[in-house]
Amino acid sequence: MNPALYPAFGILIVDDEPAWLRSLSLTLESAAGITNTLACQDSRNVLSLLEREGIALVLLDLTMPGVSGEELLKSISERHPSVVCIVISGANQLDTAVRCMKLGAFDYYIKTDEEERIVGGVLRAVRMLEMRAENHAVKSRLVAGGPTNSGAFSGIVTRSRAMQAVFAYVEAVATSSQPLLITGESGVGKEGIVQASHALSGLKGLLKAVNVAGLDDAMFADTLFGHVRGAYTGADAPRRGMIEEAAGGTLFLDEIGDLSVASQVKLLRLLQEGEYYPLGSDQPKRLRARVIVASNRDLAAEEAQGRFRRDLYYRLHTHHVHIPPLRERKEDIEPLLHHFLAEAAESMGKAKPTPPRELVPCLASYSFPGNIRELRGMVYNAVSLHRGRMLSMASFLAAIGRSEPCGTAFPPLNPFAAFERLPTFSEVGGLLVAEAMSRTGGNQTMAARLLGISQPALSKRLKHAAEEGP
Ligand SMILES: Nc1ncnc2c1ncn2[C@@H]1O[C@H](COP(=O)(O)OP(=O)(O)OP(=O)(O)O)[C@@H](O)[C@H]1O
Repeated sequence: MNPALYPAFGILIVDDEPAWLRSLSLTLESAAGITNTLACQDSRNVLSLLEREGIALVLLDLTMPGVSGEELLKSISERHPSVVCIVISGANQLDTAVRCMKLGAFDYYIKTDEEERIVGGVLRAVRMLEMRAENHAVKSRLVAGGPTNSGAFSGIVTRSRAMQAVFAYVEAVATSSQPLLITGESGVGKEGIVQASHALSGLKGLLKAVNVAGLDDAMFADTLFGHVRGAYTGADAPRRGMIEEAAGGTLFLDEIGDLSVASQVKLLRLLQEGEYYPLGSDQPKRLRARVIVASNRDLAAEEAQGRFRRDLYYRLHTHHVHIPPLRERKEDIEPLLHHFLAEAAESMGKAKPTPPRELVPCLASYSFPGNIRELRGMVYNAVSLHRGRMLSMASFLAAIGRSEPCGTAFPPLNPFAAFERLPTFSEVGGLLVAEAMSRTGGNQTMAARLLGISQPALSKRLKHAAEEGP
């Protein structure tokens, strides 16, 4: 695909009038940024062009010498059922329109219709085709079990399958012209996903980020749209808005859930119409950046309570990825701990300390409301206080509100002393395994470590217990 052309697939315009071919391609380019068009004046060539050119949409005249538009509609729906056809005809006849729709036309316009209507219809078909391609890509990547270009995610440390699915989805929709919505609690790593998505988009422009929380409506408009000189008192010099700064790249709007309702209207209009006016200007500019938005709020709940506009919510929801909190992917605690230990030690010019054996299970019993940012903070704090080789548990225990290491403290008395009948080894083993699995949220590697046995040994025990039943 040539990233300079939009959309990614070709649009074939078929008409025997060269003037109409020229004017329609110019209109599509100036009004909707559609540049991937191919003109065909001789309808006899249409089927062979469809075999070769990666065309997904045909804009078709009806009355043409050679093969008529109706005949072509029939052949296209038989031989290329995935190609979408829109009829743009000189004939304003209801029965012709009905016949075309029955032959599989996606839409029907009269050449004298307002330009805006025709362009709107073409854009609707383009979006439908993009979504179809993206759904297909998402399905095949999910079936394959992960992203194909894992290099883009190399800065994101994870062992989680849920995160692999997130990567596969983000990769599948990375070249979409539709916005991407990223949700997830504060500190889960949404920014890393934004960077990966930008890298995968193939866009040559910059990634520009704007945190919209705390921007009032006027500041939001000024930051995004920019202004011309003299647009308001104090606007002594023109300002390029962030949309223009991000042209040919990605515009990332963070904390979208905090946007005022007035700014939500402006954002919706920008996404729907693909154009905007710098303050004080009556010359519209085109949105030429991919838009990514993120929120750590539950946008569905915000929408249900009337704080987030429903139309914007649905517009943003086309491509949505949710990053799970750290407590739902405890398998990431250990690699993240090591990652941050190395990072912190290097930044402080120290040797990487060795974490005590009980640290990971101990952290796994904590809910991490601040997610990965909180873990990172804990590790940096511990490394800054650290002397010697083995890392101390003290600062971690203080951070998670415990007075003693979890999983290692024994009661002062033998807990079995009060038992009338001593349980068997196998009974105690079963209870210990169940407790370890529950404390580690079912993570076998961490549970095995807590119990001081190997993961295969634990797995064998679990299998055995499952075969024996309750
Ligand atoms: N999987 C990960 N691997 C390595 N570092 C990570 C990972 N996830 C998050 N981080 C680090 O954790 C910190 C918080 O991440 P980030 O700023 O992306 O969170 P966020 O989800 O955008 O939070 P907020 O909603 O508060 O903006 C950053 O320093 C980031 O580099």
